[in-house]
Amino acid sequence: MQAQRAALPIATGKDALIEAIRENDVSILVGETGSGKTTQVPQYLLESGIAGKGMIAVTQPRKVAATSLAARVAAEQNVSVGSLVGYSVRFDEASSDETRIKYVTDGMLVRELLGDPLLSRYSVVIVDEAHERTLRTDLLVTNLKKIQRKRNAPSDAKGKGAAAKLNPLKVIVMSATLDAEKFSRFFDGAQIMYVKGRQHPVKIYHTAVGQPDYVDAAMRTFWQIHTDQPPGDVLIFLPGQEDIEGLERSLQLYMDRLPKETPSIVVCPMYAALPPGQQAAIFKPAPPGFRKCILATNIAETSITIPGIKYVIDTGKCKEKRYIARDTGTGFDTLLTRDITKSSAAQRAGRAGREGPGHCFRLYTEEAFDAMEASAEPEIRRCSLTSSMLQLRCLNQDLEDVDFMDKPDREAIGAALKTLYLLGALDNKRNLTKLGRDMAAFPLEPPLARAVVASREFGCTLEVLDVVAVLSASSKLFFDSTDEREAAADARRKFRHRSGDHLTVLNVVRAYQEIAAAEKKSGRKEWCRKQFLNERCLAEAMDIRNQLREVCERMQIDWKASCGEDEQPVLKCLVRGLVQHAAYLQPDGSYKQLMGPSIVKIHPSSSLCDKKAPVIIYDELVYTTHIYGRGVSAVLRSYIADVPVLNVKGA
Ligand SMILES: Nc1ncnc2c1ncn2[C@@H]1O[C@H](COP(=O)(O)OP(=O)(O)OP(=O)(O)O)[C@@H](O)[C@H]1O
Repeated sequence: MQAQRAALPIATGKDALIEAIRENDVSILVGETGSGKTTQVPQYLLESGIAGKGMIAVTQPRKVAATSLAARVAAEQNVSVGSLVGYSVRFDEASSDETRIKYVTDGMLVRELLGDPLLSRYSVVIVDEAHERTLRTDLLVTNLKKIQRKRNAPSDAKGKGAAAKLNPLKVIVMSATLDAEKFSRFFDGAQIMYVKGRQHPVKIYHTAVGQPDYVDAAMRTFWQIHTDQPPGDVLIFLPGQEDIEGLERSLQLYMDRLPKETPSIVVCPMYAALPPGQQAAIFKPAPPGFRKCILATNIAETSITIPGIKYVIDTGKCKEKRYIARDTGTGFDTLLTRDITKSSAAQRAGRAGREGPGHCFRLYTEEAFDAMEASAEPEIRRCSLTSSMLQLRCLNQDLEDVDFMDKPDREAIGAALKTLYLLGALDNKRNLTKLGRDMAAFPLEPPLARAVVASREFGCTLEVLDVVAVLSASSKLFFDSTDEREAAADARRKFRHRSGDHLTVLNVVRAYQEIAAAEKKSGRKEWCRKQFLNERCLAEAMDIRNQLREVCERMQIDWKASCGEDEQPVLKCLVRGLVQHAAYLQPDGSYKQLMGPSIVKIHPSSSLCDKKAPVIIYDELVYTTHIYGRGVSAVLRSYIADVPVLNVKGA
């Protein structure tokens, strides 16, 4: 491993790099994918003593990158994860007092800012994969600039504040495909450094004509590789979960028809909603004689090294989160399939040349590549700003005044303000309320955080945490079994609560807990399988719930407070959070949004789908042939009227 480290392109310029970082407060580092930036730079800083006694944070846009990089760098340092090298991602952390290098998601570091606005535990923050321009990265970058003004000012200018006692903070911005000039301008002309060369070549092929059916084209390309090319695993980039599941089924079907002498394949899906344990499967080597075929979204596009990958098939498509603002001041996030950018294409190809020469098959023409945009529009210009706005208000900052690299949209700001006002997090002068501060303490989306905070008033924190934990898990609770639809529906009926989906979830959690108390792990699994429940979702939810209970304890909210058999208070709490997602029954059987112009139908997956409740709340809207509300409960009109901002007496 040490020889491998020394052979990385970045190792050649190590001394010059360390010197430049030592001399500059901000450094911008651009180097080919696989040149060694993410794994090596933090170790160089540690070994050279630049970090002093402080910690080195390395941010990643995605959880899987943060955890897998920590594992790799811990191995290179010959320590266990959580000691010298650790990580911190939402709902999971491995670090200790010994930790000096910490791989974190950008969102986690933003969260740390709330409790420690000067990031006093860190002496270096490395913003990695900065080209992705996630909302959290942008929030972080603007705050890092602010922190540096305080911590790095000459000592006579620092005054006597908290910053005076702290060492200067170093910031390093890194990526393979970065608009380096833009970052440099933002950081007042920061120095840009380039790492030359790549370790292994990747040969790129384009198709002669466009491939509208990219899933089919990916399958044909895969079989060609499998039958004609030497051993080596294959990584296929697809836009989303449905395409991944579709291709997985087709591959299995073909495999069954292959002649016996054809080597076998193992197919591993990889998308964000897959539980972490299952995601980790992609890093396991295939059994001897097998070829591994990973079907991934852009979650596997940056930072990670998947051992064994020699071939990449790139469909050229991705899903992008986009916020659709409405004139009414409300809006919603939606996922749209679109062409990738040149920057993504380079990152995807880069996954093939990590351990040796690789090949990247692009299922689009060279002209289509030339026509792609250089990089994606920053998230701050296209995503909901509610959660960020709340965090900024906690830091006494306002979205409109903050020095961002790109300014957010006025409409999106308006919608975020309106949501936070309706949740009671801001008052009508935009001041942060006590409620808002309490909400920000929970690592949850503001509507769910609002429900948890409300549970203090209604004495049902135990139950609300159970429901919120399942809603925050990364995978779905119920399996949609197409083969055994009837049996699945029968099983689900047992848990059904007449008020709808939220209390149905509560019934499931209660039943699962009884089983968990009586059975070993294998028994729980078997029980879940029989009930068509996703055990991974429940196990993850229990973990999340325990962490939320800890936050409650810190905030002196009694998480043991229970409403017992009368669960209506749980719905009252959910109404406080989902007030913007309320709709009233119309004479024609459809629902009209309380605070929006849309006509909404109840999603077919809901237990209320064939009922006619006068008032409903829902978790989210889904757009297919209609606008559907998913995760629906029937509530009383009075619960909505009691929401303080809607109730003049209570306002
Ligand atoms: N988990 C791992 N297993 C095996 N080799 C690894 C692993 N992680 C990193 N490597 C090796 O270290 C090299 C450098 O990885 P590193 O992530 O530091 O590169 P990078 O320059 O940050 O690339 P990128 O821009 O793609 O994130 C890889 O190309 C690979 O050879």
